[in-house]
Amino acid sequence: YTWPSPKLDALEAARFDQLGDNAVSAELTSFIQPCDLFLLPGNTGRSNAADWIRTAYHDMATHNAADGTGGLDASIRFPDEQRRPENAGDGFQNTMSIVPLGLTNRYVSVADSIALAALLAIENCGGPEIPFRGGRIDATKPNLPGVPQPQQDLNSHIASFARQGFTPTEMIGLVACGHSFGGVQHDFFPDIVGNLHDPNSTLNVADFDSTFFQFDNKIATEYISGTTKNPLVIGKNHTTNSDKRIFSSDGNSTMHTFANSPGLFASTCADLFARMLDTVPSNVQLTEVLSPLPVKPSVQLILDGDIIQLSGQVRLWNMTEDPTRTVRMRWHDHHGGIGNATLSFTGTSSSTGGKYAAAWYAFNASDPENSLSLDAHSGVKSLSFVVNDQLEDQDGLGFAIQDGFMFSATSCLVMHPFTGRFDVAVRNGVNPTRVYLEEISADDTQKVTVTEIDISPPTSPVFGHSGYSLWSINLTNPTTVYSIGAEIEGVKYSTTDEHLLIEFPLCSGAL
Ligand code: HEM
Repeated sequence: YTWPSPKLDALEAARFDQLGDNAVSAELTSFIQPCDLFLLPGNTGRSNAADWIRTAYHDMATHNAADGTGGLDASIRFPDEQRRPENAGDGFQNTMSIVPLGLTNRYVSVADSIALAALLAIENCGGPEIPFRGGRIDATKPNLPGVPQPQQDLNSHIASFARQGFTPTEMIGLVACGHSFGGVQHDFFPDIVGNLHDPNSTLNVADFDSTFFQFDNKIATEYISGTTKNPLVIGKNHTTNSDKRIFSSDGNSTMHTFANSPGLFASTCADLFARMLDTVPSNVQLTEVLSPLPVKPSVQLILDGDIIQLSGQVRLWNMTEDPTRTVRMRWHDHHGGIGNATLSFTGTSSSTGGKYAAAWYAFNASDPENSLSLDAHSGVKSLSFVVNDQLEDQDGLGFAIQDGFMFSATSCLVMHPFTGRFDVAVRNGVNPTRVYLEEISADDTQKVTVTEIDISPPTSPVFGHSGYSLWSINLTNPTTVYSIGAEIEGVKYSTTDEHLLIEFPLCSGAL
Protein backbone atom coordinates (compact mmCIF):
# COMPACT_ATOMS: atom_id res chain seq x y z
CA TYR A 1 0.00 0.00 0.00
CA THR A 2 0.99 3.61 -0.30
CA TRP A 3 1.74 5.73 2.77
CA PRO A 4 -0.17 7.45 4.34
CA SER A 5 -3.13 5.25 5.20
CA PRO A 6 -3.87 5.76 8.90
CA LYS A 7 -5.63 2.41 9.24
CA LEU A 8 -3.08 0.30 7.35
CA ASP A 9 -0.21 2.24 8.95
CA ALA A 10 -1.59 1.37 12.41
CA LEU A 11 -2.22 -2.29 11.57
CA GLU A 12 1.18 -2.63 9.93
CA ALA A 13 2.87 -1.17 13.03
CA ALA A 14 0.94 -3.45 15.40
CA ARG A 15 1.94 -6.44 13.28
CA PHE A 16 5.60 -5.63 12.49
CA ASP A 17 6.90 -3.37 15.28
CA GLN A 18 6.94 -6.15 17.86
CA LEU A 19 9.94 -5.48 20.11
CA GLY A 20 12.42 -2.69 20.76
CA ASP A 21 12.32 0.98 19.82
CA ASN A 22 8.87 2.40 19.04
CA ALA A 23 7.41 -1.09 19.03
CA VAL A 24 3.63 -0.81 19.16
CA SER A 25 3.17 -4.38 20.35
CA ALA A 26 6.17 -4.38 22.74
CA GLU A 27 3.93 -4.21 25.81
CA LEU A 28 1.96 -7.21 24.65
CA THR A 29 5.04 -9.10 23.43
CA SER A 30 6.60 -8.65 26.89
CA PHE A 31 3.94 -11.03 28.23
CA ILE A 32 5.34 -13.87 26.10
CA GLN A 33 9.06 -13.15 26.65
CA PRO A 34 10.12 -15.77 27.57
CA CYS A 35 7.51 -18.07 26.05
CA ASP A 36 6.71 -19.84 29.33
CA LEU A 37 5.64 -16.61 31.00
CA PHE A 38 2.24 -16.78 32.67
CA LEU A 39 0.15 -14.27 34.63
CA LEU A 40 0.94 -16.10 37.87
CA PRO A 41 4.56 -16.60 38.90
CA GLY A 42 6.29 -19.95 39.34
CA ASN A 43 6.30 -23.18 37.36
CA THR A 44 2.57 -23.25 36.75
CA GLY A 45 2.70 -25.31 33.56
CA ARG A 46 0.59 -22.64 31.86
CA SER A 47 1.68 -19.91 29.47
CA ASN A 48 0.12 -16.73 28.10
CA ALA A 49 1.21 -17.79 24.63
CA ALA A 50 -0.93 -20.97 24.77
CA ASP A 51 -3.88 -19.04 26.21
CA TRP A 52 -3.78 -16.52 23.37
CA ILE A 53 -3.71 -19.21 20.66
CA ARG A 54 -6.59 -21.13 22.26
CA THR A 55 -8.55 -17.88 22.65
CA ALA A 56 -8.22 -17.05 18.95
CA TYR A 57 -9.42 -20.54 18.03
CA HIS A 58 -12.41 -20.51 20.39
CA ASP A 59 -13.42 -17.03 19.21
CA MET A 60 -13.26 -18.22 15.60
CA ALA A 61 -14.82 -21.68 16.09
CA THR A 62 -18.36 -20.27 16.25
CA HIS A 63 -18.13 -19.52 12.52
CA ASN A 64 -20.81 -20.90 10.27
CA ALA A 65 -19.44 -21.00 6.74
CA ALA A 66 -22.91 -21.67 5.32
CA ASP A 67 -24.68 -18.60 6.67
CA GLY A 68 -21.62 -16.40 7.19
CA THR A 69 -22.21 -15.77 10.89
CA GLY A 70 -19.68 -15.97 13.72
CA GLY A 71 -15.92 -16.10 13.42
CA LEU A 72 -13.02 -14.14 14.82
CA ASP A 73 -14.94 -11.11 16.05
CA ALA A 74 -13.99 -10.83 19.74
CA SER A 75 -17.35 -12.27 20.86
CA ILE A 76 -15.22 -14.40 23.23
CA ARG A 77 -14.80 -11.24 25.36
CA PHE A 78 -18.41 -11.50 26.54
CA PRO A 79 -18.75 -13.31 29.90
CA ASP A 80 -21.90 -15.05 28.56
CA GLU A 81 -19.80 -16.75 25.89
CA GLN A 82 -16.92 -17.52 28.29
CA ARG A 83 -19.31 -19.23 30.74
CA ARG A 84 -20.35 -21.93 28.24
CA PRO A 85 -19.11 -25.50 28.91
CA GLU A 86 -17.37 -25.44 25.50
CA ASN A 87 -15.23 -22.58 26.83
CA ALA A 88 -14.17 -24.26 30.08
CA GLY A 89 -11.04 -22.76 31.65
CA ASP A 90 -9.85 -19.30 32.57
CA GLY A 91 -7.62 -18.74 29.52
CA PHE A 92 -10.13 -16.46 27.80
CA GLN A 93 -10.56 -14.20 30.80
CA ASN A 94 -6.77 -14.10 31.22
CA THR A 95 -6.29 -13.26 27.56
CA MET A 96 -8.88 -10.51 27.52
CA SER A 97 -7.31 -8.91 30.60
CA ILE A 98 -4.03 -8.46 28.68
CA VAL A 99 -4.50 -8.51 24.97
CA PRO A 100 -6.32 -5.28 24.12
CA LEU A 101 -3.79 -3.33 26.23
CA GLY A 102 -1.60 -1.12 24.14
CA LEU A 103 -2.80 -2.69 20.91
CA THR A 104 -6.49 -1.97 20.46
CA ASN A 105 -7.14 1.48 19.08
CA ARG A 106 -9.45 3.14 16.58
CA TYR A 107 -7.84 1.25 13.72
CA VAL A 108 -7.02 -2.05 15.46
CA SER A 109 -10.18 -3.73 16.79
CA VAL A 110 -10.27 -6.02 19.82
CA ALA A 111 -10.74 -8.88 17.31
CA ASP A 112 -7.63 -7.75 15.38
CA SER A 113 -5.78 -7.69 18.72
CA ILE A 114 -6.87 -11.26 19.51
CA ALA A 115 -5.65 -12.36 16.07
CA LEU A 116 -2.38 -10.43 16.52
CA ALA A 117 -1.80 -11.89 19.99
CA ALA A 118 -2.06 -15.43 18.60
CA LEU A 119 0.25 -14.47 15.74
CA LEU A 120 2.80 -12.88 18.10
CA ALA A 121 2.74 -15.97 20.30
CA ILE A 122 3.27 -18.35 17.39
CA GLU A 123 5.94 -16.24 15.64
CA ASN A 124 7.91 -15.42 18.80
CA CYS A 125 7.78 -18.94 20.22
CA GLY A 126 9.39 -20.88 17.40
CA GLY A 127 6.56 -20.87 14.90
CA PRO A 128 6.38 -19.87 11.25
CA GLU A 129 5.69 -16.39 9.91
CA ILE A 130 1.96 -15.91 9.39
CA PRO A 131 0.41 -13.70 6.71
CA PHE A 132 -1.72 -11.11 8.53
CA ARG A 133 -4.76 -9.12 7.42
CA GLY A 134 -6.53 -6.55 9.58
CA GLY A 135 -10.00 -5.10 9.60
CA ARG A 136 -11.90 -7.48 11.89
CA ILE A 137 -15.03 -5.97 13.41
CA ASP A 138 -15.92 -6.43 17.08
CA ALA A 139 -19.19 -8.27 17.70
CA THR A 140 -21.69 -6.51 19.92
CA LYS A 141 -23.10 -9.71 21.40
CA PRO A 142 -22.11 -13.37 21.91
CA ASN A 143 -22.19 -15.70 18.90
CA LEU A 144 -24.08 -18.99 18.76
CA PRO A 145 -22.21 -21.84 20.50
CA GLY A 146 -20.09 -24.18 18.36
CA VAL A 147 -16.62 -24.91 19.80
CA PRO A 148 -15.75 -28.63 19.66
CA GLN A 149 -15.33 -30.51 22.96
CA PRO A 150 -13.23 -33.59 23.77
CA GLN A 151 -16.14 -35.92 24.59
CA GLN A 152 -17.77 -35.50 21.17
CA ASP A 153 -17.34 -38.25 18.57
CA LEU A 154 -15.32 -38.04 15.37
CA ASN A 155 -18.29 -37.38 13.11
CA SER A 156 -19.35 -34.45 15.28
CA HIS A 157 -15.83 -33.03 15.02
CA ILE A 158 -15.72 -33.49 11.23
CA ALA A 159 -19.11 -31.74 11.01
CA SER A 160 -17.98 -28.99 13.37
CA PHE A 161 -14.80 -28.26 11.40
CA ALA A 162 -16.77 -28.35 8.14
CA ARG A 163 -19.12 -25.70 9.57
CA GLN A 164 -16.02 -23.65 10.48
CA GLY A 165 -14.75 -24.04 6.89
CA PHE A 166 -12.13 -26.79 7.24
CA THR A 167 -11.86 -30.24 5.59
CA PRO A 168 -11.18 -33.40 7.66
CA THR A 169 -7.48 -33.24 6.70
CA GLU A 170 -7.31 -29.57 7.67
CA MET A 171 -8.98 -30.48 10.97
CA ILE A 172 -6.11 -32.88 11.75
CA GLY A 173 -3.65 -30.12 10.84
CA LEU A 174 -5.27 -27.33 12.82
CA VAL A 175 -5.64 -29.43 15.97
CA ALA A 176 -2.00 -30.61 15.72
CA CYS A 177 -0.77 -27.04 15.08
CA GLY A 178 -2.74 -25.63 18.04
CA HIS A 179 -1.81 -28.45 20.38
CA SER A 180 1.88 -27.85 19.73
CA PHE A 181 1.30 -25.43 22.63
CA GLY A 182 -0.12 -25.94 26.11
CA GLY A 183 -2.03 -28.77 27.66
CA VAL A 184 -5.10 -29.74 29.68
CA GLN A 185 -5.56 -28.47 33.23
CA HIS A 186 -6.93 -30.61 36.07
CA ASP A 187 -9.08 -27.84 37.60
CA PHE A 188 -11.25 -27.45 34.50
CA PHE A 189 -11.03 -31.01 33.13
CA PRO A 190 -10.80 -33.22 36.27
CA ASP A 191 -12.09 -36.23 34.33
CA ILE A 192 -9.20 -35.99 31.86
CA VAL A 193 -6.29 -34.93 34.10
CA GLY A 194 -5.77 -35.94 37.70
CA ASN A 195 -3.79 -34.18 40.39
CA LEU A 196 -0.22 -34.34 39.05
CA HIS A 197 1.77 -33.48 42.19
CA ASP A 198 4.39 -32.03 39.86
CA PRO A 199 6.49 -29.08 41.11
CA ASN A 200 7.05 -28.11 37.46
CA SER A 201 3.32 -27.90 36.87
CA THR A 202 1.80 -26.40 40.00
CA LEU A 203 -1.50 -25.79 38.20
CA ASN A 204 -1.68 -29.46 37.19
CA VAL A 205 -1.40 -29.15 33.44
CA ALA A 206 -0.83 -32.34 31.42
CA ASP A 207 1.01 -31.15 28.32
CA PHE A 208 0.18 -32.01 24.71
CA ASP A 209 3.89 -32.52 23.96
CA SER A 210 7.27 -32.24 25.68
CA THR A 211 7.90 -28.72 24.30
CA PHE A 212 4.61 -27.12 25.25
CA PHE A 213 5.95 -23.52 25.28
CA GLN A 214 7.45 -23.83 21.85
CA PHE A 215 6.11 -24.43 18.38
CA ASP A 216 7.59 -27.55 16.76
CA ASN A 217 6.44 -30.89 15.33
CA LYS A 218 6.96 -32.84 18.60
CA ILE A 219 3.15 -33.08 18.86
CA ALA A 220 3.45 -35.34 15.78
CA THR A 221 6.82 -37.08 16.36
CA GLU A 222 5.87 -38.13 19.90
CA TYR A 223 2.45 -39.28 18.71
CA ILE A 224 3.88 -41.36 15.86
CA SER A 225 6.69 -42.85 18.00
CA GLY A 226 4.23 -43.81 20.73
CA THR A 227 5.97 -41.72 23.38
CA THR A 228 3.29 -39.05 23.55
CA LYS A 229 1.87 -37.97 26.91
CA ASN A 230 -0.90 -35.95 25.23
CA PRO A 231 -3.86 -36.30 27.66
CA LEU A 232 -6.30 -36.22 24.72
CA VAL A 233 -4.51 -39.24 23.20
CA ILE A 234 -3.53 -41.50 26.10
CA GLY A 235 -6.27 -40.55 28.57
CA LYS A 236 -7.75 -43.46 30.57
CA ASN A 237 -11.21 -42.28 29.61
CA HIS A 238 -11.44 -43.12 25.91
CA THR A 239 -14.47 -40.89 25.41
CA THR A 240 -12.38 -37.77 25.85
CA ASN A 241 -9.45 -38.90 23.67
CA SER A 242 -10.45 -36.56 20.88
CA ASP A 243 -6.90 -35.89 19.60
CA LYS A 244 -6.44 -39.65 19.22
CA ARG A 245 -9.64 -40.00 17.18
CA ILE A 246 -8.82 -36.95 15.06
CA PHE A 247 -5.11 -37.72 14.49
CA SER A 248 -5.86 -41.34 13.50
CA SER A 249 -8.92 -40.51 11.39
CA ASP A 250 -6.98 -40.91 8.11
CA GLY A 251 -4.89 -43.86 9.27
CA ASN A 252 -2.29 -41.46 10.76
CA SER A 253 -1.16 -40.45 7.29
CA THR A 254 -1.25 -36.68 7.93
CA MET A 255 0.47 -37.07 11.31
CA HIS A 256 3.17 -39.19 9.62
CA THR A 257 3.94 -36.41 7.13
CA PHE A 258 4.12 -33.88 10.00
CA ALA A 259 6.41 -36.15 12.02
CA ASN A 260 8.69 -36.68 9.01
CA SER A 261 9.05 -33.03 8.09
CA PRO A 262 9.28 -30.12 10.54
CA GLY A 263 9.29 -27.80 7.51
CA LEU A 264 6.08 -29.21 6.09
CA PHE A 265 4.45 -29.04 9.53
CA ALA A 266 5.49 -25.38 9.90
CA SER A 267 4.31 -24.33 6.44
CA THR A 268 1.00 -26.21 6.84
CA CYS A 269 0.48 -24.53 10.20
CA ALA A 270 1.31 -21.07 8.80
CA ASP A 271 -1.42 -21.59 6.21
CA LEU A 272 -3.99 -23.05 8.60
CA PHE A 273 -3.34 -20.48 11.36
CA ALA A 274 -3.72 -17.68 8.79
CA ARG A 275 -7.04 -19.14 7.66
CA MET A 276 -8.15 -19.54 11.26
CA LEU A 277 -7.35 -15.86 11.97
CA ASP A 278 -9.03 -14.74 8.75
CA THR A 279 -12.28 -16.59 9.44
CA VAL A 280 -14.67 -13.72 10.06
CA PRO A 281 -18.39 -13.03 9.60
CA SER A 282 -19.19 -12.72 5.88
CA ASN A 283 -20.04 -9.01 6.15
CA VAL A 284 -16.47 -8.21 7.24
CA GLN A 285 -13.99 -7.18 4.55
CA LEU A 286 -10.41 -7.81 5.66
CA THR A 287 -7.50 -5.69 4.41
CA GLU A 288 -4.81 -6.94 2.06
CA VAL A 289 -2.07 -9.12 3.60
CA LEU A 290 0.14 -6.53 5.27
CA SER A 291 3.75 -6.36 4.20
CA PRO A 292 6.16 -4.02 5.93
CA LEU A 293 6.75 -0.69 4.20
CA PRO A 294 10.47 -0.41 3.34
CA VAL A 295 10.52 3.24 4.43
CA LYS A 296 7.82 4.37 6.83
CA PRO A 297 7.56 7.83 8.36
CA SER A 298 5.32 8.78 11.26
CA VAL A 299 4.70 12.50 11.21
CA GLN A 300 3.00 15.03 13.46
CA LEU A 301 2.46 18.69 12.71
CA ILE A 302 1.68 21.46 15.17
CA LEU A 303 1.20 25.12 14.33
CA ASP A 304 3.18 27.26 16.73
CA GLY A 305 2.78 30.92 15.77
CA ASP A 306 4.34 31.36 12.34
CA ILE A 307 6.06 28.02 12.51
CA ILE A 308 5.00 24.45 11.77
CA GLN A 309 6.67 22.09 14.20
CA LEU A 310 7.23 18.86 12.29
CA SER A 311 8.16 15.92 14.48
CA GLY A 312 8.36 12.19 14.13
CA GLN A 313 10.53 9.36 12.98
CA VAL A 314 11.17 7.20 9.98
CA ARG A 315 11.58 3.42 10.08
CA LEU A 316 13.94 1.70 7.65
CA TRP A 317 12.87 -1.93 7.31
CA ASN A 318 15.34 -4.78 7.30
CA MET A 319 18.20 -2.62 8.51
CA THR A 320 20.22 -2.65 11.69
CA GLU A 321 22.39 0.03 13.24
CA ASP A 322 25.11 1.23 10.87
CA PRO A 323 27.18 4.26 11.89
CA THR A 324 28.30 4.78 8.29
CA ARG A 325 24.74 5.17 6.98
CA THR A 326 23.47 8.67 6.31
CA VAL A 327 19.75 9.35 6.29
CA ARG A 328 18.44 12.66 5.08
CA MET A 329 14.91 13.98 4.84
CA ARG A 330 13.68 16.44 2.24
CA TRP A 331 10.45 18.37 2.54
CA HIS A 332 8.74 19.91 -0.43
CA ASP A 333 6.74 23.07 0.30
CA HIS A 334 3.83 24.78 -1.43
CA HIS A 335 6.11 27.27 -3.18
CA GLY A 336 8.38 24.74 -4.90
CA GLY A 337 11.06 24.96 -2.22
CA ILE A 338 12.88 21.93 -0.84
CA GLY A 339 14.27 21.76 2.68
CA ASN A 340 16.86 19.30 3.84
CA ALA A 341 17.79 17.79 7.20
CA THR A 342 20.09 15.02 8.32
CA LEU A 343 18.33 12.57 10.60
CA SER A 344 19.73 10.85 13.66
CA PHE A 345 19.66 7.16 14.52
CA THR A 346 17.50 6.46 17.57
CA GLY A 347 17.33 2.67 17.86
CA THR A 348 16.18 -0.59 16.36
CA SER A 349 13.10 -2.75 16.58
CA SER A 350 12.54 -6.37 15.63
CA SER A 351 9.75 -8.70 14.69
CA THR A 352 8.79 -12.27 13.89
CA GLY A 353 10.99 -13.85 16.55
CA GLY A 354 13.99 -11.72 15.58
CA LYS A 355 13.79 -12.62 11.89
CA TYR A 356 13.52 -8.94 10.89
CA ALA A 357 15.11 -5.80 12.24
CA ALA A 358 14.33 -2.17 11.53
CA ALA A 359 16.36 0.99 12.18
CA TRP A 360 14.69 4.20 13.35
CA TYR A 361 15.75 7.77 12.63
CA ALA A 362 14.35 10.94 14.17
CA PHE A 363 13.56 14.04 12.12
CA ASN A 364 15.71 16.29 14.24
CA ALA A 365 19.36 15.35 14.39
CA SER A 366 20.28 17.47 17.38
CA ASP A 367 17.48 16.28 19.66
CA PRO A 368 15.10 13.48 18.68
CA GLU A 369 12.51 14.84 21.10
CA ASN A 370 12.52 18.15 19.31
CA SER A 371 10.78 19.00 16.10
CA LEU A 372 11.93 20.67 12.92
CA SER A 373 10.69 24.25 12.59
CA LEU A 374 9.25 24.96 9.15
CA ASP A 375 7.97 28.26 7.82
CA ALA A 376 4.19 27.93 8.14
CA HIS A 377 3.48 30.12 5.14
CA SER A 378 5.43 27.80 2.86
CA GLY A 379 3.95 24.73 4.56
CA VAL A 380 4.82 21.16 3.64
CA LYS A 381 3.31 19.06 0.86
CA SER A 382 5.42 15.95 0.92
CA LEU A 383 8.56 14.29 2.23
CA SER A 384 11.21 12.15 0.64
CA PHE A 385 14.25 10.46 2.13
CA VAL A 386 17.76 9.80 0.92
CA VAL A 387 19.41 6.75 2.53
CA ASN A 388 23.11 6.93 1.69
CA ASP A 389 22.67 7.89 -1.97
CA GLN A 390 19.40 6.09 -2.53
CA LEU A 391 16.28 8.23 -3.02
CA GLU A 392 13.21 6.85 -1.20
CA ASP A 393 10.06 8.56 -2.41
CA GLN A 394 7.54 5.72 -2.95
CA ASP A 395 8.44 5.42 -6.63
CA GLY A 396 8.08 9.11 -7.33
CA LEU A 397 4.86 9.66 -5.38
CA GLY A 398 6.61 11.12 -2.35
CA PHE A 399 5.25 10.78 1.18
CA ALA A 400 2.22 13.09 1.06
CA ILE A 401 1.69 15.36 4.06
CA GLN A 402 -1.67 16.97 4.82
CA ASP A 403 -0.92 20.43 6.24
CA GLY A 404 -4.42 21.78 5.51
CA PHE A 405 -5.30 21.50 9.18
CA MET A 406 -3.43 20.72 12.38
CA PHE A 407 -3.35 21.17 16.13
CA SER A 408 -2.50 24.70 17.22
CA ALA A 409 -0.17 25.31 20.17
CA THR A 410 -2.48 28.16 21.24
CA SER A 411 -4.84 25.54 22.72
CA CYS A 412 -5.12 26.18 26.45
CA LEU A 413 -7.26 25.67 29.54
CA VAL A 414 -8.73 27.49 32.53
CA MET A 415 -9.25 25.75 35.87
CA HIS A 416 -12.46 27.11 37.48
CA PRO A 417 -14.63 25.78 36.04
CA PHE A 418 -12.38 23.40 34.09
CA THR A 419 -12.61 24.29 30.40
CA GLY A 420 -10.16 23.69 27.60
CA ARG A 421 -10.07 25.62 24.36
CA PHE A 422 -9.06 23.31 21.51
CA ASP A 423 -7.67 25.33 18.61
CA VAL A 424 -7.33 23.83 15.15
CA ALA A 425 -5.25 25.73 12.60
CA VAL A 426 -6.79 25.64 9.10
CA ARG A 427 -4.67 26.65 6.12
CA ASN A 428 -6.05 29.59 4.18
CA GLY A 429 -7.34 28.58 0.78
CA VAL A 430 -7.96 24.98 1.80
CA ASN A 431 -11.69 25.53 2.51
CA PRO A 432 -12.60 22.29 4.27
CA THR A 433 -16.28 21.32 4.17
CA ARG A 434 -16.01 20.29 7.81
CA VAL A 435 -13.44 20.42 10.59
CA TYR A 436 -14.14 18.23 13.62
CA LEU A 437 -12.60 16.61 16.63
CA GLU A 438 -12.58 12.84 16.80
CA GLU A 439 -13.37 11.75 20.32
CA ILE A 440 -11.79 8.34 20.80
CA SER A 441 -13.28 6.20 23.56
CA ALA A 442 -13.68 2.55 24.50
CA ASP A 443 -17.01 1.20 25.70
CA ASP A 444 -17.18 -1.12 28.71
CA THR A 445 -16.53 -4.09 26.42
CA GLN A 446 -13.24 -2.52 25.17
CA LYS A 447 -14.67 -1.79 21.70
CA VAL A 448 -13.27 1.52 20.47
CA THR A 449 -15.58 4.10 18.96
CA VAL A 450 -14.88 7.44 17.33
CA THR A 451 -17.38 10.27 17.72
CA GLU A 452 -17.11 13.34 15.52
CA ILE A 453 -17.66 16.73 17.12
CA ASP A 454 -18.02 19.49 14.54
CA ILE A 455 -16.16 22.77 15.06
CA SER A 456 -17.82 25.88 13.66
CA PRO A 457 -15.75 28.10 11.39
CA PRO A 458 -14.63 31.32 13.10
CA THR A 459 -17.08 34.19 12.58
CA SER A 460 -14.27 36.61 11.79
CA PRO A 461 -11.17 34.67 10.73
CA VAL A 462 -7.83 36.17 11.70
CA PHE A 463 -5.27 35.66 8.95
CA GLY A 464 -1.87 36.17 10.52
CA HIS A 465 1.46 35.87 8.77
CA SER A 466 1.27 32.09 9.26
CA GLY A 467 -1.31 31.68 6.50
CA TYR A 468 -3.55 29.77 8.93
CA SER A 469 -6.68 30.77 10.81
CA LEU A 470 -7.87 29.17 14.03
CA TRP A 471 -11.10 27.24 14.52
CA SER A 472 -11.88 26.80 18.21
CA ILE A 473 -14.12 24.73 20.43
CA ASN A 474 -14.49 24.73 24.21
CA LEU A 475 -14.56 21.36 25.96
CA THR A 476 -14.83 20.27 29.57
CA ASN A 477 -13.67 16.65 29.79
CA PRO A 478 -10.00 16.68 30.91
CA THR A 479 -9.06 13.11 30.01
CA THR A 480 -10.93 12.42 26.79
CA VAL A 481 -8.64 11.61 23.87
CA TYR A 482 -9.09 13.72 20.74
CA SER A 483 -7.67 13.62 17.24
CA ILE A 484 -8.54 16.12 14.54
CA GLY A 485 -10.45 15.35 11.37
CA ALA A 486 -11.37 17.39 8.32
CA GLU A 487 -13.28 16.83 5.11
CA ILE A 488 -11.46 18.41 2.17
CA GLU A 489 -12.82 18.08 -1.37
CA GLY A 490 -14.93 15.10 -0.36
CA VAL A 491 -12.06 13.20 1.35
CA LYS A 492 -11.89 12.69 5.11
CA TYR A 493 -8.48 13.10 6.75
CA SER A 494 -7.41 12.45 10.35
CA THR A 495 -4.33 13.48 12.22
CA THR A 496 -2.41 10.72 13.98
CA ASP A 497 -1.57 12.91 16.98
CA GLU A 498 -3.87 12.62 19.99
CA HIS A 499 -4.54 15.31 22.58
CA LEU A 500 -5.89 15.50 26.13
CA LEU A 501 -7.10 18.78 27.61
CA ILE A 502 -5.14 18.23 30.84
CA GLU A 503 -1.94 18.43 28.79
CA PHE A 504 -2.78 21.96 27.56
CA PRO A 505 -1.01 24.94 29.13
CA LEU A 506 -3.01 27.43 31.17
CA CYS A 507 -4.62 30.23 29.15
CA SER A 508 -3.20 33.67 29.83
CA GLY A 509 -6.68 35.10 30.46
CA ALA A 510 -10.33 34.03 30.48
CA LEU A 511 -11.60 32.00 27.54
C1 HEM B 1 -11.70 -31.01 18.34
C2 HEM B 1 -11.02 -29.90 18.54
C3 HEM B 1 -10.38 -29.53 19.84
C4 HEM B 1 -10.63 -30.00 21.09
C5 HEM B 1 -11.65 -31.02 21.54
C6 HEM B 1 -9.74 -29.29 21.98
C7 HEM B 1 -9.68 -29.48 23.35
C8 HEM B 1 -8.83 -28.83 24.21
C9 HEM B 1 -8.83 -28.95 25.64
C10 HEM B 1 -9.77 -29.82 26.46
C11 HEM B 1 -7.87 -28.16 26.14
C12 HEM B 1 -7.50 -27.89 27.60
C13 HEM B 1 -7.90 -26.48 28.04
C14 HEM B 1 -7.59 -26.16 29.48
O1 HEM B 1 -7.18 -27.03 30.24
O2 HEM B 1 -7.77 -24.99 29.87
C15 HEM B 1 -7.24 -27.53 25.02
C16 HEM B 1 -6.18 -26.68 25.11
C17 HEM B 1 -5.65 -25.98 24.03
N1 HEM B 1 -6.14 -25.98 22.75
FE1 HEM B 1 -7.51 -27.25 21.99
N2 HEM B 1 -8.97 -28.44 21.26
C18 HEM B 1 -9.34 -28.54 19.95
C19 HEM B 1 -8.82 -27.82 18.89
C20 HEM B 1 -7.90 -26.82 19.00
C21 HEM B 1 -7.45 -26.00 17.92
C22 HEM B 1 -7.93 -26.09 16.48
C23 HEM B 1 -6.54 -25.12 18.43
C24 HEM B 1 -5.77 -24.02 17.74
C25 HEM B 1 -5.48 -24.01 16.48
C26 HEM B 1 -6.40 -25.42 19.84
C27 HEM B 1 -5.52 -24.79 20.70
C28 HEM B 1 -5.36 -25.12 22.03
C29 HEM B 1 -4.30 -24.58 22.87
C30 HEM B 1 -3.19 -23.62 22.45
C31 HEM B 1 -4.50 -25.12 24.14
C32 HEM B 1 -3.64 -24.90 25.38
C33 HEM B 1 -4.23 -23.87 26.28
C34 HEM B 1 -3.41 -23.68 27.54
O3 HEM B 1 -2.48 -24.47 27.81
O4 HEM B 1 -3.70 -22.73 28.28
N3 HEM B 1 -7.25 -26.45 20.15
N4 HEM B 1 -7.85 -27.95 23.84
